[in-house]
Amino acid sequence: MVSGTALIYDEEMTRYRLLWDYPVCSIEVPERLSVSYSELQIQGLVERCISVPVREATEEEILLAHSQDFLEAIKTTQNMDVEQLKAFASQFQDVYFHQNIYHCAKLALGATLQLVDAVMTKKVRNGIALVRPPGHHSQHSAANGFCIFNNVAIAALYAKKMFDLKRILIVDWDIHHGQGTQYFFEDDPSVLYFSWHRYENQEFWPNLPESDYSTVGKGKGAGFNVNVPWNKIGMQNSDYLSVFFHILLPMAYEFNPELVLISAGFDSAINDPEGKMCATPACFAHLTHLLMSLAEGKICAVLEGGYDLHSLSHCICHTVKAFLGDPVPHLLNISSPCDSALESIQNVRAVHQQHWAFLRSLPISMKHQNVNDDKKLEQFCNEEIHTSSPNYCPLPPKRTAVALLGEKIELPDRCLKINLDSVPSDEIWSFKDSTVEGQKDSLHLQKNLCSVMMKIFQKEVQNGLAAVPCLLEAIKAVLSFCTTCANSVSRILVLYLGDKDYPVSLEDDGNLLLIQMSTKKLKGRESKYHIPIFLPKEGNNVKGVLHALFSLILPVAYMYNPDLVVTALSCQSGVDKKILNQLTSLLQGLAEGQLLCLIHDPEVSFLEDTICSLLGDPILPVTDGVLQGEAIQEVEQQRQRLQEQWGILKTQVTRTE
Ligand SMILES: NCCCNCCCCCC(O)(O)C(F)(F)F
Ligand SMILES: [Zn+2]
Repeated sequence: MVSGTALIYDEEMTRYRLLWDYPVCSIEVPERLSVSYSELQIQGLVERCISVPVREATEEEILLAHSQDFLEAIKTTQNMDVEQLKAFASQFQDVYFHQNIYHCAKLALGATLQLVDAVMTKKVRNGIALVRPPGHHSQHSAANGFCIFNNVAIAALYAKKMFDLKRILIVDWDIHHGQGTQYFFEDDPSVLYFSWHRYENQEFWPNLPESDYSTVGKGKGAGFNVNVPWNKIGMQNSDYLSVFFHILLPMAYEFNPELVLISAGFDSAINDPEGKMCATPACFAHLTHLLMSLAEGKICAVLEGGYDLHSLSHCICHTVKAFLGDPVPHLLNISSPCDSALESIQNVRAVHQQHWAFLRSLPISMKHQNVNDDKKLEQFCNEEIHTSSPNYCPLPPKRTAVALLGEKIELPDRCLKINLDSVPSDEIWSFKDSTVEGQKDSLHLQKNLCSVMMKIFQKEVQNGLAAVPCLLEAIKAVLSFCTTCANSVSRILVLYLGDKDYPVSLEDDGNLLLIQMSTKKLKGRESKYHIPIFLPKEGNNVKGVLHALFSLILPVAYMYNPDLVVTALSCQSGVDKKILNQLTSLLQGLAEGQLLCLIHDPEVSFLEDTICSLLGDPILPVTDGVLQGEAIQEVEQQRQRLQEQWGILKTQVTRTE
């Protein structure tokens, strides 16, 4: 199984800087790399990564995207004096040159291609290249916005050529629009380019009309270019997550990429002078985590912008920790996106409706411009970054799934088997035949589940798995354990996939959030904390689970912010096993990864796959990610109904009374 995170960095890329007075370029300084790298060292992350050396890109590789004339012109900068460099720079917009910048631009591109090679040849699972100069503004024959060669665009062209890839996703979370990258792939359906960027109705640099949501791609590429404009500053974690849940993730799963490239600019984080946004460094751990279930985990993050050295270095550390599979930290106060963000989300979904199945059957209308939302500027967060990160992060608990199984399957050695012999031998279960009929059996159930839970709460393991004879019994056992023994757990999310009516009456005190996916319309009380999700069956296949996951379950779960997540699944549920594995992986972004999987009457292969998900191993992509209409309608109706109580579910600006 492929593992390991590549870290590609060379201090040679710090050896160029601005040599004359040019204010718009003064923020692009060498310390961006050196400070970030030393923070990675301080947090003990360098030695946990696999160091891959940089190399110089070849001319042939540069010419994959750029013209020969442009390359020859850049070469001449090596022998220029400052006046000549200044004159040379004046032909481009917001970019400076240095005698060593051509060398560094070849190293930045070479580093990027080394990363693609390492991931595609399975030497590592994922990785990050800390490079400068950045790339996403540079174009066929033009340098632009601190960028010389378009590192990520060339990485995509290189990956298509060298590895015969047919579908590559580029996620550009830098706060500036990567117009350069957009131009390269505008008519190319094999590269899905997603970018959010500060736009302020074209008031913000690079002030282009084609950066707005209405630019969706041309010809065969229509639908494969996605621009999400931020028309206000001060966007927060909820705004960023909403765009992932309601736009990027459904598209990405439908596109089913073979490789994910991130134009990882961190000027979209709090305290950055360019972005003026409020998303915290921890948010980038979640953005990274949410992408890691795609392409069997093959993700290459390439640094673009980021100008507040403190914010930048912490964002990079959070991204690397997520790549390493560390538990992702709680995000607090997730709530409804602001009206300006909602307006952008609504417009993007409307204009892409005809191109994406998950949108096709929905009644979405374009929202007229500039809803006068209270300017986020007043709320501009000047709060310190929540970097309570200790100088040296203790290694996280072993990522082991605690499995309660008979002798049935070989557990990977990273699994901690509950020492069932601690339970008197005559009580050891073989689940196949056992049913919870008498008090005795349910006592066993309690005992075994308690030992798994104890290990989770003692941080001896990250998560756990238990095969149980009866899901509802097991859920009750877990809940009673938490109320009695684990006072640190105040909010439990239970995701129950089954048709039985949940037995206990649900107090609406918020300690328990039960989301129940069922193929029959459940009668009985629905409340804020008991969310039944009806999913129609087609044959014996349940449809719409993935759509429910993105547009309902994950948003509500993030807003609820549980201390423990419990999934209760049964193999007979008719849900595609690969989809259940995606669900198990994505839910680990909650509760700092404290997840307990209860499985009824499991098949061995499903247990093994679930254990892989719990161990953070790459999981198989969902091939038939294309979603069915009627299931989407059902989920959509439930989303409409719930969005008043769970604001993160909103995707349209609610009419002001
Ligand atoms: N304040 C308005 C002036 C903007 N001047 C140019 C900004 C360039 C941004 C570069 C970047 O951050 O997008 C990259 F990732 F490429 F480095
Ligand atoms: Zn930027």
